[in-house]
Amino acid sequence: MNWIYRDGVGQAGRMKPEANLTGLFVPLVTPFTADLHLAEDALAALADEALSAGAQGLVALGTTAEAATLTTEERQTVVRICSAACRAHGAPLIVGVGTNDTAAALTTLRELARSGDVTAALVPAPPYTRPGEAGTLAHFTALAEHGGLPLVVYDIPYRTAQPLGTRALNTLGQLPEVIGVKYATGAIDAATMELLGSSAPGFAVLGGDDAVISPLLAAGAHGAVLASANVRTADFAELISLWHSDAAGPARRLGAELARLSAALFAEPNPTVIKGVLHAQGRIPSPAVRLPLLPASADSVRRAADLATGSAVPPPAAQRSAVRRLVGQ
Ligand SMILES: O=C(O)C1=N[C@H](C(=O)O)C[C@H](O)C1
Repeated sequence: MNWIYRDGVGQAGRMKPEANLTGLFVPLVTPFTADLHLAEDALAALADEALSAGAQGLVALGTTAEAATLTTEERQTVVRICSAACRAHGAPLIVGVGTNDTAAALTTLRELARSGDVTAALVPAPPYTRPGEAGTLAHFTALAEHGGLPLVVYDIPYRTAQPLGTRALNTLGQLPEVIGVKYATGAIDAATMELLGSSAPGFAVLGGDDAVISPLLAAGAHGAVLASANVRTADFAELISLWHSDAAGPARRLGAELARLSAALFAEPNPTVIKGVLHAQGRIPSPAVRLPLLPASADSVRRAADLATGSAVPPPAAQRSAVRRLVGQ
């Protein structure tokens, strides 16, 4: 990765990594066999399929990967498989590092940095502890200064119980090692617009709330990390490129269709429905998840699977009626 000096902002003498955090990043599920062992071949296939279908990069060990219930050895295996796929495609790899223990997070970051294969770590505000904004800023500052890896801050207060205001996010964005935020506050509101209008150069805003990704891209987000993109990867990549090329009409139509898919995929705790759909499509050996997650109901999987096969961009109504006339319906 190249490192560049930043103009005017940031600490003197420290540099900001030039990582291209635009486009779609797919946080892969971790496929299991029916008896809950890691299905390594299926994971390798998913990684290759996502990158071949137009994803810019991968996220390993996200929430969607059930990282919390993987052993240390399994986590290393997942990172190794995802690294190999990213290396083969020349794509960036982001790895989730989620803990409320700053020292433990530092150890993990340094190990990942040593591998040389990881572009950045995706780090949530420390979950559960609720250290307040000042403690959270101190946590990220320690990780940025001593972890040895570029960081993407994961702002997801409904999981961590630790909100971050726009000023705190922008303060983090000034740190040379912080290259972006995965923004998943559950809303697009005045704070979102302030962030999109004020973030530092070299600091990417990546949407992480699947059902509202289309309006967030319309408002200027650089890209997205979307569990839903385990399914219909190419269409989510297309949605981002439509908004980035100002093709608002087709982007709105595709966005509305994919929002229905995301709502169906999140009808039960993530990633249970996604795994059900991938299994129904024959892409993973079982829909199995580890406790405390329970497999999704057959109804939820069926509803989402129906939407998962939808066509990419539905034609506008006028074109649809012209087509119907042509085929005599
Ligand atoms: O694992 C991820 O990365 C994501 N997880 C979110 C969640 O489960 O809350 C959803 C988002 O699409 C990406």
